[in-house]
Amino acid sequence: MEIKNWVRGSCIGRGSFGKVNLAFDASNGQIFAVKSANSIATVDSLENEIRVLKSLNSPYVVTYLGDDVRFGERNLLMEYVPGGTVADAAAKSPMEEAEVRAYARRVALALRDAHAAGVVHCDVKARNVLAGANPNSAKLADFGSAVRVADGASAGGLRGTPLWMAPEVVRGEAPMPASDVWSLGCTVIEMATGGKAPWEVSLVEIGYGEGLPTAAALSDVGRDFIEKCLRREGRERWTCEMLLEHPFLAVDSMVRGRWSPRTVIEAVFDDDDNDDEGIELSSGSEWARDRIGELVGDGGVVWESEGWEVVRWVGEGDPIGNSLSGCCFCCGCECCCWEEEGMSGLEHEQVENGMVVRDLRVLSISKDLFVYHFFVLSCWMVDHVVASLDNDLVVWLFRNQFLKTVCSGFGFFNFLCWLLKYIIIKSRCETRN
Ligand SMILES: Nc1ncnc2c1ncn2[C@@H]1O[C@H](COP(=O)(O)OP(=O)(O)OP(=O)(O)O)[C@@H](O)[C@H]1O
Repeated sequence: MEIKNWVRGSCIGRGSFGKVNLAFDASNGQIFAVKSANSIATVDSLENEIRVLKSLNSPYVVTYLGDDVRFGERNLLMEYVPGGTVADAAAKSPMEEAEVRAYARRVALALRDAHAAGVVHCDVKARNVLAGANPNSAKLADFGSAVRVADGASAGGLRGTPLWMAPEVVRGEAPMPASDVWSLGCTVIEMATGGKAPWEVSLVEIGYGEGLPTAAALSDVGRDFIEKCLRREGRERWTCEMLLEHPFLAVDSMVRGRWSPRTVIEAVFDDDDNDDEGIELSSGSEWARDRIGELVGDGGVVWESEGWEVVRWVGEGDPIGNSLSGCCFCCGCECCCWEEEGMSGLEHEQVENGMVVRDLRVLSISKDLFVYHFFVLSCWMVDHVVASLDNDLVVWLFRNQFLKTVCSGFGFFNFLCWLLKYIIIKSRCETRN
């Protein structure tokens, strides 16, 4: 749906073209990002980005939401991707190779879709990859330098960021899909080495000599992947389709725990990452179930009802004394002793083939589910409060960092949420007993 009446919020990024702000749709409260340019020099690139993003439809590319001209500024409205740039994440703390692979896979998927639509991105680098709301998601952004393959030689000239440029681009030839593949190789090295471009080859060496970026920090399979990307002749490089089959990208990676929601908004945006068909991340509740299965015995989880799980224990001795000791399973930790407070019980017991089979009832309120409902409720409240205010007041609130204030209050609400959860667990425990 077209966004007509929107309110600009705080600045979330700046680039060579201008600025990116957070914004929200005054009619329904939807949050998005707006990229604005106001000079002749920068508007061209934004116009190009608008044209290209409009034509792309990929879950791995930042989504186009609209464009307009307001107060002398050309604006591109697009999906807000809340996790910051992957370059910043890599610079903050070293990335494990699994994480590098997860992000590289997202970029390869985005490029596959862009190339299939006849678009070459021309500026692939970790600074243009935005991390999504959960650890296994990312979107390719900044299509300001992109060209259409159909434009052929007329699209020549230096485009993109020098150290990430493919040899043919350095020589001023027309960029091709393979040029993005070269930059993808550079981006993988960049991520693996802390958000830097550590290669010391000059552009002249890359364009006209034998110079190649190197990848010391990667495993053998990672180096093999880089070799497939960084071939001097574009036609010898692997395509994105082929790279997606390479073991570096094709093997499932588990990336867990790096990201945690910092704001109500980020938590809400977590929802839109379910489109991922690549690397699977277990949901919190599945993980809790797996843990119960692992800890209690080899029978696994039998069924779940009203926050209680029945798990099957097969073997000898006392399963409560042995395996269940000390964990409530609802938080994934092993430090609390709920069981002493009567949180687990024997549901059913029988002897099969000389082995004792016991179905145990244990509490399993999913933390994620609970926090999720809290987020939904909070957002619903914020939406309704904002919607009930008149427009001038809303503008004033946003200028005064209203969202930041709401979000800093979040820590306190989160605490209340946990308190509530504790009370619920306690009361269930009493009911059970
Ligand atoms: N959709 C978005 N959601 C969240 N943040 C965004 C979004 N788009 C851009 N940003 C932020 O704004 C910054 C600048 O955006 P972008 O890279 O598109 O600008 P640019 O001027 O084209 O960049 P460069 O100078 O590298 O060419 C990004 O690094 C990112 O932090």
